[in-house]
Amino acid sequence: MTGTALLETLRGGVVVSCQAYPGEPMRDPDTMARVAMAARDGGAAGIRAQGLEDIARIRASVDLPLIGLVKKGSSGVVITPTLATALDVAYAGADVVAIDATGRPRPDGSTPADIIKAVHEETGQLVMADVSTRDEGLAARDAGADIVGTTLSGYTPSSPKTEGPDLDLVEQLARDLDVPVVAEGRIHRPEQVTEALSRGAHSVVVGTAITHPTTLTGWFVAAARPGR
Ligand SMILES: CC(=O)N[C@H](C=O)[C@@H](O)[C@H](O)[C@H](O)COP(=O)(O)O
Repeated sequence: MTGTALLETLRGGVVVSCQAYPGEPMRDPDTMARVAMAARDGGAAGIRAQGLEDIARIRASVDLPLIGLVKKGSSGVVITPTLATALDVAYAGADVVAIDATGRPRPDGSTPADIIKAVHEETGQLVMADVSTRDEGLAARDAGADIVGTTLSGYTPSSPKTEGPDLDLVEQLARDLDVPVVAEGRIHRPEQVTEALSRGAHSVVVGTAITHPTTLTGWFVAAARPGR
């Protein structure tokens, strides 16, 4: 599929992020592949996945556009932090490589522009720039990003954490950029999907609210035992 065709497939759709965190019971590539298959059966337009093995298993099981990343560490640049990891994500089977494009220093000294160029030239795959502010989104676009996502809003020192998704950022980016803007982060209810699309999002990524049963259970338990 060409990059243009892939973006058309995602347009107006829900991408389901299938991720489990270190030490969790569902942290297993086969389990994540099954979660991705279930999301596909529910009508997902695409899948977002973390980890080279998860990406490879999902690639073999689900014929949908696949956004891949690797997470390293727990502070600073965590999402696909180096040029080498970005290429690994593409070679593992991702159609789109998601990278942190916040402009913070990376462990290998690379910049988002370096990574975007290398992914394009060496693999022909697309790059999704995960940003936290409008300025980062503009810089990512200038660096050649194919997609800009609001993924990191609320998770960097320069972006306060809004209670729900940062739909103001979605709207600003959609207005100011000429590349697809993906709404991602804290989208927990279907009406937030509708609102993100109406404010200009090209597509919407939903993770926790579909694929993280520990968090979901916690929401219901908290409702059953308020104040505890
Ligand atoms: C900030 C960060 O590291 N976000 C990660 C990006 O891949 C994932 O942990 C999120 O689950 C994903 O962005 C989807 O968001 P939500 O789970 O809120 O629907």
